[in-house]
Amino acid sequence: MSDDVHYMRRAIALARTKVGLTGENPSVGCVLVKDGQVIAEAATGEGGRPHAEEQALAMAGAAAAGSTAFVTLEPCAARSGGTASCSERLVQAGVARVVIASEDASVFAAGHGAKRLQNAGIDVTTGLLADEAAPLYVSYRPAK
Ligand SMILES: Nc1c(N[C@@H]2O[C@H](COP(=O)(O)O)[C@@H](O)[C@H]2O)[nH]c(=O)[nH]c1=O
Repeated sequence: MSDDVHYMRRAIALARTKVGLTGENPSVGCVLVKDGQVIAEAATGEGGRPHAEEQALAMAGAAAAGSTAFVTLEPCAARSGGTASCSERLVQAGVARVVIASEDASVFAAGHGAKRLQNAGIDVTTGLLADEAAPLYVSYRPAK
């Protein structure tokens, strides 16, 4: 098993713990890895907030710089409450690489999250274990 697959499976397992508990928001898992170590990890909070990435980045603090983020869903590009999106937070934190399982068709993401990361020079891979992540999102109805 490649390291990428290993860490994405861990992110999927985290997200699974919150399926059905996050309201209209999807349950997302985020694992931050640096130098072969998991430095922080989180799943979306109950009720749908805080988002997985914002929790993991807060836990990692300055250590997030240069890390790889494994996320089960494309990081959001905007927040319904107007606070900083997860893609902005990942850029701000200096994350070097983001590996995504599933795309998010929501109006709050829809490719714009991945694009923002790429525009900031972050190495982005989408679709890793998308088939294993898909069951997390069978009941999720992306905002239009
Ligand atoms: N739960 C979740 C995401 N959820 C996505 O972010 C959108 C805006 O969420 P909100 O501002 O909370 O209403 C929501 O409609 C959904 O598309 N995104 C993420 O990066 N990470 C997360 O953990």
